[in-house]
Amino acid sequence: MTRLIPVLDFRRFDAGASERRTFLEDLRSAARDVGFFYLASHGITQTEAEAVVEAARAFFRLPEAEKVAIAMVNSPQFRGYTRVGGELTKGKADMREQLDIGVERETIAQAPGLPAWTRLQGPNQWPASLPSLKPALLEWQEKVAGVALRLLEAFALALDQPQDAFEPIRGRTPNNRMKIVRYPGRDAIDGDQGVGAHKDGGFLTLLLQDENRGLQVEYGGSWIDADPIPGTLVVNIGELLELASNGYLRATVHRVVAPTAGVERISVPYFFGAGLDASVPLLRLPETLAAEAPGPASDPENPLLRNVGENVLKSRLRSHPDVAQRHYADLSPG
Ligand SMILES: O=C(O)CCC(=O)C(=O)O
Ligand SMILES: [Fe+2]
Repeated sequence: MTRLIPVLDFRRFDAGASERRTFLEDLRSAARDVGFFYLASHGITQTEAEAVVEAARAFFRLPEAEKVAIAMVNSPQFRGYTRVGGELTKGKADMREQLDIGVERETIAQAPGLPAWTRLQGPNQWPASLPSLKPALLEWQEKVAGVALRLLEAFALALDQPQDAFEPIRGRTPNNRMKIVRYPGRDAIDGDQGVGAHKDGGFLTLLLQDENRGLQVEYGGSWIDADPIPGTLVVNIGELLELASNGYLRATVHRVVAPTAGVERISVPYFFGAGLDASVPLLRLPETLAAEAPGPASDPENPLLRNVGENVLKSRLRSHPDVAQRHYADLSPG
């Protein structure tokens, strides 16, 4: 049986010129067709993956008050804890709790005339009573960033660009983010929206899921399951790659349906992004590819912006209206 969502073995990228060429073709067609694939042999061990899932479980087991003490609403950078139902997708509450972590940087001193997205840079919030969480997540962040960077280089080559084609827009301060997420079973929540249908915003998302299903991908007008495959990361294309490739690569809509009663699902998405100050270029594709690029899919409800910082801020404000109200009330609506 051929799988609709293919499994790609990353060792093929470094296995000699002809193997690399067929790997890049497979990568390109996976990213263009379904927009999702499983990445195997990515170099992160099963023990390391299990450790980050265990660290996530330990965080979610903390007493409510300790999680709420680092609530995202404290943070203009949209970092910290969001309770079940606290985040919206297309205006509807997502039945998951999560901790959002970005890259640890200094805040940018605010002054009149600075764009609002400069408020997105700054520190994370960590739980005081679980000191092991910070090193565990920062270590994961670093490992996945290494895989993501290699993969982005592979995408550049697959599009007939120089290997480092995306470096200028990643810049010195790329906006990489990650989350740990817990989806409670259906007995514990209203409805079944783990997270509503959406596209991801960055270049690439690399997702670690535990053994529980729930992730679904839109394909040909229906939903297909992206069930867990041990040892793999699920990779999907974000809007930056769709924009840069003029729609040749697809940022695919996906969602998570809540687990069945009594089951909780843990996932660890990592969003590999560009610098907030960057503007997404339109790559000059070879003619054969350009002829097949339909232009980025545009959703009039959610227009894509070429300025990375504006695009990121727009989607954060929609997802977290409480943070928007507390820290961005001065922005004109819309
Ligand atoms: O938890 C998952 O499996 C996917 C989460 C997701 O799509 C997201 O947070 O953007
Ligand atoms: Fe997503």
